Amino acid sequence: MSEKTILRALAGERLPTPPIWMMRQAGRYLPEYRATREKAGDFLSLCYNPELAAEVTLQPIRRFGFDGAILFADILLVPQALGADLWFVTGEGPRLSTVTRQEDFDKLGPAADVHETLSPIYETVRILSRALPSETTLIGFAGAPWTVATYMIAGRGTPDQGPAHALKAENRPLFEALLDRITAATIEYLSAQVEAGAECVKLFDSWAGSLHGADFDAYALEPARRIIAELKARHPGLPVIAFPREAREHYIGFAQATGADCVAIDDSVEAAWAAEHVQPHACVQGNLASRHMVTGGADLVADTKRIVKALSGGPHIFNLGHGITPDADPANVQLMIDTVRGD
Ligand SMILES: Cc1c2[nH]c(c1CCC(=O)O)Cc1[nH]c(c(CCC(=O)O)c1C)Cc1[nH]c(c(CCC(=O)O)c1C)Cc1[nH]c(c(C)c1CCC(=O)O)C2
Repeated sequence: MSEKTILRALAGERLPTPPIWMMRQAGRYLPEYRATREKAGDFLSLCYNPELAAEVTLQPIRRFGFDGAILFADILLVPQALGADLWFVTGEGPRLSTVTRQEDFDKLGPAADVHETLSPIYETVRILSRALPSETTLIGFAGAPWTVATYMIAGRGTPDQGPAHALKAENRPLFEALLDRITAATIEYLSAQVEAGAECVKLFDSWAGSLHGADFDAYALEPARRIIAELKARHPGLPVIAFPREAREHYIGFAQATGADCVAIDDSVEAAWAAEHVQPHACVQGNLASRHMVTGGADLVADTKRIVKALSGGPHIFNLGHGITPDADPANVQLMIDTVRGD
């Protein structure tokens, strides 16, 4: 039996203590991350520097002994590998050249060519698969097509994904062609991560919650189903985690119809609801509100225990409902871990 508890939970095993990792576990709340980031220069230079990217991936493993290590990279490297310009404005977030017209789309490269730009990321994965403790699972990742498209169409993050919804309404063939290109590139990228040593992969659909009805099925569920089916055809037995954030009742459909082994849930649904409706079909991950990593105390302990208890009847990986924020206190992360592990 594998000593990697995350792989066991992903295979459907109910463990006495759920394995733990945290979204954005390598990040600005850690002084050692800030020091390495300083050394690398900007954020993208850190992503494309295999030694330093591996170093920041390992930092939270050394400090907290998480059961999973997530590759340090970003979902927006795929648009960059397709030919979009990408840069990060400090304190504001990402900026990209936009894709709103056919001529913008025509400038993008083919999916098969993304490896040229992304090969340093595969080197980071290879370094990590040698360096990680034997009990730690190496998690690869990519953004889901809808979420990546929202950044490519708007050229930045948007509160309501308005520009992407507008392109979908005004030029659906172009919108769908863009989603298809991202889908194909994502399969290439994740497949190469697995060949380099990633033991499972996670698909981040951070903006899935702004899709409704038939759009949710066509642009969140169906691309995930296609990506997962192709990855599993190329890599039989590969476990996949899907995170359609704020999917509400659609979390059930994700567990039933995409082939995902695990569905990550945000903190807007109840863990007890997920235990009843999602966990019978897939491992459940997530749910603790990220703000507890800032505020700590008795509320953190109570909510952590509530989630562990609610999901104790089936396969469960403990995690936050979304990424940890830069203002979090590492002491609260330790308190969460001690609470889950009962130390
Ligand atoms: C939407 C999205 C992005 N990136 C990602 C998502 C999906 C998950 C989510 O919803 O949070 C995913 C991501 N981004 C990063 C990781 C690394 C692995 C991890 O530790 O989780 C992962 C898995 C590093 C990062 N990606 C980013 C940072 C901060 C960069 C810095 O060091 O300045 C990190 C550690 C930058 C980033 N990257 C992105 C934005 C909007 C920003 C700016 C916002 C911010 O500053 O937090 C795009």
